[in-house]
Amino acid sequence: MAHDLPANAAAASSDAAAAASLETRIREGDAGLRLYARPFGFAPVAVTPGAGLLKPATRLPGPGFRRLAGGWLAFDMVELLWRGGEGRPGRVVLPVEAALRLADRVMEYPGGRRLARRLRALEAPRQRFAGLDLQRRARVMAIVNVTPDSFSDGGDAFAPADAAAAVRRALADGADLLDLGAESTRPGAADIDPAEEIRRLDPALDEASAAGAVVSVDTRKGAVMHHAAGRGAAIANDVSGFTYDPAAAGVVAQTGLSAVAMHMRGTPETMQQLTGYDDVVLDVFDELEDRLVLLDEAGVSPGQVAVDPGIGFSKTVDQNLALLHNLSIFHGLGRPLLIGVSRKSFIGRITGEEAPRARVPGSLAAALLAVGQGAQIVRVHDVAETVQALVVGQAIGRGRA
Ligand SMILES: Nc1nc2c(c(=O)[nH]1)N=C(COP(=O)(O)OP(=O)(O)O)CN2
Ligand SMILES: Nc1ccc(C(=O)O)cc1
Repeated sequence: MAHDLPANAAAASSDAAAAASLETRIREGDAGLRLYARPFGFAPVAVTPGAGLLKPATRLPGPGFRRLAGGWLAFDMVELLWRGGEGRPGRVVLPVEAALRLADRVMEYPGGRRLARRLRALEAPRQRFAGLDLQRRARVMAIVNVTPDSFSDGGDAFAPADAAAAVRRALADGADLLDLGAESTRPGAADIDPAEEIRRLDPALDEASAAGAVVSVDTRKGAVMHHAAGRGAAIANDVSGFTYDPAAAGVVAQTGLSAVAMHMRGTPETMQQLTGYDDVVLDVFDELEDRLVLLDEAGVSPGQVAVDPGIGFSKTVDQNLALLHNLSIFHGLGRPLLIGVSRKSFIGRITGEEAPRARVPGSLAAALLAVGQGAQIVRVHDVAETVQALVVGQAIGRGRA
């Protein structure tokens, strides 16, 4: 388009038309209509520390902003997307206040109530997760791979003494929680026996529990989750989203573990053949929502389930980038959002860096941008580096030391 003004005017009128068409779709009561809301236009929430009995005071960046998940960011815009049911898919960008008014106007229709629920989920303050506050700042989850064959650090912490040292180092480097994994799930990896997983995990579990750390266990197996819960773990992180082992969700409910439901399709052996999506962002969203239903039905407390779109699991490079670009849409699930980008192959593909250990700068960039979209937990190999990057990011957000 040659001139800015006519282009903007045309966009505004097409936005108005799209918003009107969404409203009509909702009023028609189309039961198959699926709705999504991606917040954007982020700016930091200013927090003045409380003194004595005074609670900290928070100030939004300006009028028309809403606080994201009760956390450190506010947003003033939202992209609404819809698909399914009788009509064509669509999308519209609106100020969040206009989206909330639209939802209000159609509240008597089921679609309107679903839209309102989605928008409320963006704002709803997240509970403490495994005891960790997720409202003040992003949390760093340190990866401790007690494996001989993980894609970037296999063997580093495999021997019991090395596993214990890796736990101590991650905590000394400032990790908020530890993710102990005994099975590599890199593309092509084969399944291992739960007894072997448990045997590998124990030294790290014991060291981490003795140190009083918040411990997550990265496993797809209910028996391993059960064992880890008895040895002090607080979180089950399941890359299969509790679909691999039919007993896993029940174990989480019964033990009271918190949970991370990650998105993947198939198994590490098959996942890179399962990258056919209609719309990767919306399909991953729907499939994660199915995992949440599974956990809800098993009796797991909703506030104790974090979601993760699963970067590198049954995704191409472009699909990983689409998910990271649109990451904030996942706040619409109403749960804490965890993201794992550390040293992954998409960084290698973008930069040409073949050695996973040399992908730290790219990993930091991806982690910071995820936190800039409100991700509450970042799962990383390079703890000290990530902590430093986040501390600087936070200070800039505050505008003072
Ligand atoms: N929730 C969650 N869990 C994960 C994720 C992730 O992105 N999110 N990535 C992994 C891959 O990284 P790792 O270094 O553990 O590699 P490995 O599978 O080869 O051990 C393993 N586990
Ligand atoms: N388990 C995994 C390990 C690595 C990757 C990746 O590099 O994309 C994906 C999955």
